[in-house]
Amino acid sequence: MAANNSDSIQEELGEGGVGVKHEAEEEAEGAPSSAAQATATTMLPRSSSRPQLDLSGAAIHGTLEDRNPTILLPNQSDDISHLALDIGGSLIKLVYFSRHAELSTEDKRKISTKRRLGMFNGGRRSYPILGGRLHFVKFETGKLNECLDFISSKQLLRGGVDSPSWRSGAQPDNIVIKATGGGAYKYADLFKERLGVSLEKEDEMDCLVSGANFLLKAIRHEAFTHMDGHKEYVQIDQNDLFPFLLVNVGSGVSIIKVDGHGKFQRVSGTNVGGGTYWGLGRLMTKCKSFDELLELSQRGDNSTIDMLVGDIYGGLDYSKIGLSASTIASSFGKTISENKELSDYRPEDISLSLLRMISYNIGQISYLNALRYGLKRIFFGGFFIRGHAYTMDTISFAVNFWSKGEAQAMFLRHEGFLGALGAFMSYEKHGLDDLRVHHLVERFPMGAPYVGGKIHGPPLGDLNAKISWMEKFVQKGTQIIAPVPMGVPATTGMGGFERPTSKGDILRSDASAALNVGVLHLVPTLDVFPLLEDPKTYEPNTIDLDQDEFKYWFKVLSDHLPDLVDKAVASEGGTDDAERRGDAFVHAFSAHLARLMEEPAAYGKFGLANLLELREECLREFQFVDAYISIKQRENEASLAVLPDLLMELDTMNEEARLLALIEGVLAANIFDWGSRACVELYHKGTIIEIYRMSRKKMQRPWRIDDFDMFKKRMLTDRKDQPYKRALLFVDNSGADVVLGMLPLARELLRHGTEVVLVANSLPALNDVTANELPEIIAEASKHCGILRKAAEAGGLLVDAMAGIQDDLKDAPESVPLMVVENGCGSPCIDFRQVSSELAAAAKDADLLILEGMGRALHTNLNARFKCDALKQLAEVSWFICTQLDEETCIRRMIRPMYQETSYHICDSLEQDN
Ligand SMILES: CC(C)(COP(=O)(O)O)[C@@H](O)C(=O)NCCC(=O)O
Ligand SMILES: [Mn+2]
Repeated sequence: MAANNSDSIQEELGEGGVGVKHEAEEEAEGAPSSAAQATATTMLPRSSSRPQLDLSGAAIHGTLEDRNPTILLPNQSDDISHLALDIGGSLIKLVYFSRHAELSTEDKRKISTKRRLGMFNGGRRSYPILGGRLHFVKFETGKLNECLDFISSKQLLRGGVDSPSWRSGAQPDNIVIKATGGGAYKYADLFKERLGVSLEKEDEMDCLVSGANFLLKAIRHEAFTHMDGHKEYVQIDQNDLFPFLLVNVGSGVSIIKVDGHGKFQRVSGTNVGGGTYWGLGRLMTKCKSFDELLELSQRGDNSTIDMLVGDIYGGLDYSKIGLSASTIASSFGKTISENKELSDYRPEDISLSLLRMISYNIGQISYLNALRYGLKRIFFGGFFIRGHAYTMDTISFAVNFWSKGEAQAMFLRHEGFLGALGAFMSYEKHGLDDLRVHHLVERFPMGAPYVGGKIHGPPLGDLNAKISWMEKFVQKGTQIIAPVPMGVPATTGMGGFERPTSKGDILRSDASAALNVGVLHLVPTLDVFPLLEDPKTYEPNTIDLDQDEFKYWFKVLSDHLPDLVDKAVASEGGTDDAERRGDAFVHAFSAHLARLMEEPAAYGKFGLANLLELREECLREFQFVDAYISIKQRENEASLAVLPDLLMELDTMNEEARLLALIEGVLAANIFDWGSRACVELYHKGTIIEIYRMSRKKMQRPWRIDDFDMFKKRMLTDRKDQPYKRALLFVDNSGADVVLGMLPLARELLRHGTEVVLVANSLPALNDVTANELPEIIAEASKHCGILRKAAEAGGLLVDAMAGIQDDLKDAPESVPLMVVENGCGSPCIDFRQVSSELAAAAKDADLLILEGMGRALHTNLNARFKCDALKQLAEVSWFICTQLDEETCIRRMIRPMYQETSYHICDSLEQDN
């Protein structure tokens, strides 16, 4: 216990095509499973999959009364924009927005809690932002028909299945969609003819700039540098963003000086761009697609084609001007002196030589323009780059070399979608003006992160299609089980550009059509936790998930998979359908792991918190609603049965002994963690209660870090009457953890006049108790305890759990309330930059935080500093760190080998005693 104080899936649709990225297919349209339906009322927008279930459910079965527009759809109107296009010479980029299903799910407890927290505003719309998801999809312009089919199959012109215009039966005839790029002119008639819609043209430069500005403002890890094969995300300071140079490399290249929102000037450009590479490449190599050409370059050797300094200087460097022998003196220069035909050269070498020539040229021209305007930062976007390591390294090298390190080349994860995003932003009512970083959660559904076997087929329409695709993928694709290790970066010579350092045998997924772009979930109900001491410097992850660290977690998570999938399948009744979904889940999650193993930065800056959440999201993607449901229920029942005895025992103690016993109890009960192998092995050795008792015996002081005396003084001496006004208890697991650990502690705080807010997960994660499950548990516990009963009544919990909403609070009994709020997460960890608005509201009056568990207090938030007292507790290491914590000592002790070791240690010693 520690404290601080303030103190797809890319499918190739046709031969060799660039294909379409089907992360858009994330919206499962299939009917929810029975378990999914049963819990549909507990769903929240944070998850990618829950709202999907709600989405179809709402349209088909839902009623408007079930919904709560106050929270989720404040700006809803019939003319909401949801689709914008950028139709370029080579590719069509689509950005579309699908709204979240509203909370048919908004349950009465939440309304009641919100009232108490002063959040209920009588139905007025309080959130300016529309909740939903922003999808990024692209098609080859040559396959325009596929794009048109996609738009109509997804009902994008109707705003999706729950669109108001659809409900009201509006026809698409008078629908106008925003479009930019030359194709907006060229194909306007075709759109009208095929879809009956008009394209409203938006200026391309305007769109590029507003798209880039949006991304740099709204997405935390959008920009990155790429040098010598190494990718590093750059945190952009909003107050120091302008001016910058934006270089958009599409078919041609535009160079734009950006001075602010809507303030820019196209200062230059070059006609030697992506179209040049593809065009020349196609003529010279007979490649059928851009990606094929790019893939070819991976195996190329440009020295057979390019004239190097050494070729001119007889193998020597031209050191006087800083050029090494291997520096390219003249691209394609070697071919003039050789009596060879085109067919005598390897297509691989031609492709690499071309790519290098064009990338380098773009880098150099960009640098010259940056120099012209005194700009230090150059952002490169456009589909030419497509996350391709060699291209980025070449551009970076040119910028770095010519500017002597003064200017920096940066790349954007959504590089290809700047124009489409800008067109989207040009709708008057897109509702995203007030968007903040904390409103966006990026998800990587199955289709987004990787490509593999050349699977052909129709767009994925529903869950079944997704699973079938996964099955086909497993048969054909090998990449997901055979990750490609990163190449060892080589050195570049003395200022000259030599061999590319970052090219492997296989074209990385990010280098092909899929990119590393997930689906952006806009969740207007997320907020920054107001008690963070310094949100700007806050980093949730305790350790960096670098390659080594990732290897460790790869094994932990892979080892856990068989057991997890067994539970998941059982939780859905063990049917054939559940088995099939289970297999698909395993393959999909393994594919994510393999992708990350290959490149830990593939999905942006990805920490352990993201990784653990990805597993939960992946389960939800295959409609596993709550894999641990029966374990949770069994443990809750067993623990509730012994609660009365525990409370009686505690009540015989004096205050001081009781406080210690309570804290020991919290530490002891936190051993019930189904995510830890050591803990799970232990569960086979005894009953829940036996293990709890043993564990309690082990929790004798002194703890590894022990600030109990400080806490005791605060509670029992310094502030005897009301030590704290409001405590937020971040609960962790189910069963003993919450019933025998946290609830008795909550009871003690209530006794001292402290309001208690139990903060629990919004969505299931392993065996973590959720906010929706808590009222019932509390109701059960209240049968044996007057303090809990009165407080729960005052907090509106009992009435909710037993009889429905308590509408009139005037009659509520005078008592310190016990409340429940959801944290906005569906993971074992918590990122305090993105919590539910309900929790943020509850935090305003809180002066004590108690965080427990590995996920919330160790993997994340070990280093977090808050504006009030905060206890962090971990059973695995029996910690109790109170106010004046020596953070440095604590952090050094808490690195990974350490907690693994302690976790085993405590389990071993419990077993020996058994
Ligand atoms: C997944 C978890 C973070 C959940 O822990 P909790 O927050 O419930 O304490 C934890 O079980 C964990 O880190 N497990 C993997 C390491 C291990 O096997 O011990
Ligand atoms: Mn847990």
